[in-house]
Amino acid sequence: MHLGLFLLGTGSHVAGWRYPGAVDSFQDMAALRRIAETAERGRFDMIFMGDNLYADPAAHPSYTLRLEPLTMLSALAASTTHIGLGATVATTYSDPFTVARAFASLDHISGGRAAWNAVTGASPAAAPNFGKLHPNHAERYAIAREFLQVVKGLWDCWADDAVVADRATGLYIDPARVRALDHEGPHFKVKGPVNIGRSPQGQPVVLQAGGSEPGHALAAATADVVFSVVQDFDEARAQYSSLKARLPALGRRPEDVTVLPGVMPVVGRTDREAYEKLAVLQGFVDGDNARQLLSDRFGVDMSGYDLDGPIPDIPLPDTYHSFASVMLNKAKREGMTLRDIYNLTAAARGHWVLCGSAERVADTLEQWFTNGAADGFNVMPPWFHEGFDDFVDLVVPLLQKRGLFRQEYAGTTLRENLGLPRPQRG
Ligand SMILES: Cc1cc2nc3c(=O)[nH]c(=O)nc-3n(C[C@H](O)[C@H](O)[C@H](O)COP(=O)(O)O)c2cc1C
Repeated sequence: MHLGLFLLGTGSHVAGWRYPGAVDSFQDMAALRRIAETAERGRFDMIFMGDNLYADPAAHPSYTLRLEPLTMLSALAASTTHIGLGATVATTYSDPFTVARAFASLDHISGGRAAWNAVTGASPAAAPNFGKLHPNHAERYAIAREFLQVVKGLWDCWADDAVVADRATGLYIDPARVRALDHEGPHFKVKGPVNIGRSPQGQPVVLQAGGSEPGHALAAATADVVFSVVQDFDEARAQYSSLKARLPALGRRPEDVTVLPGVMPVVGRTDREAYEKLAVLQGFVDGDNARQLLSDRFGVDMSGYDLDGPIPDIPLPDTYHSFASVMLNKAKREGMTLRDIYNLTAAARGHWVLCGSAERVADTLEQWFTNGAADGFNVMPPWFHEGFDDFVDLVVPLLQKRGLFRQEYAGTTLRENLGLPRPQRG
């Protein structure tokens, strides 16, 4: 089983920072270092830090104020030794040459632990910060596809042994082992090569989290790790097998892509203790912040809807397909009201909430893992530090005792720990 930590400094729960003693800033480097140490002590595969490119003071606090992920992870690279370091950079608002250099650098800095979450960037709020118009969903994915092709091409410009550094002959670089890219496509024209040699992992790990059809297609073609949004076992298993089934036609094996559904675990020593913790968190949720989250996830203004009425008919938005379709399907299946769905969204922003004793949480993760619904999980602690310490100190030892999770890191690079091959230079 593989475990990633989805890091939001104030916790994944919208009101996690209000929990007594919780970390209340996503800009507190001492707290972030402590979280990274805990994740490494728990033998997690990876820490993942998302990003957005605008500030909305009404949104989740860790979405509103956060450090630039690559800068932050470069600092964490120095205080950790084994854990993978994943960051989001949106393909709609960056350029491939810059992204190729940034992640190749992080891979060198960390000794082979870098991962790039290649998202399209769903929110139009980013566009004015770049003097651009927000492309529509299909166009965003067309850009993303070409962007990934260019970045991977740039990572392959240098052979592993291109730097000869022969003191006797004075030959530093063997020009035969470096090539330009000479890419010309509808969205990008990039000559290359980059001025950074092939990185320890050959190519940094590519993460993806799109939930739409073009998102799944892109992930199947290019991702090493997929973060999925799920609400129940059957749905998770269907998503998992549909993604894996796409791979052979693309020349890939099922084990070449690691699927990690997101889960917010609320862990206690007993079920009762866990539910008490969740009740404390939910007690902080008010209609306004929940409606705001729903409006963001559903891509329409939800402020006028009756909270105790049935879920209105909402078309799939141009922003996120993943969260909207998973939440709306669950609501329909279970006859939920808007109030039910907003309570769920406030808790984990649309992700699965798993509340119970450490035994119950470990049992459920084991059941999903052994029955074809997941290769592991993207763990989203509701708050730090206690909300994460509980998982690492109470759940991880159970998974280890059952032989489901590593006792020690097997390799030094993220690819080795994920069991993924080092890409051949194309
Ligand atoms: C675990 C997870 C993490 C994500 N992180 C980010 C992020 O950091 N920044 C972002 O803009 N989108 C993020 N997303 C959103 C998606 O990657 C994707 O862009 C969005 O869902 C819209 O694409 P879709 O319509 O294919 O779902 C994340 C999604 C998931 C499930």
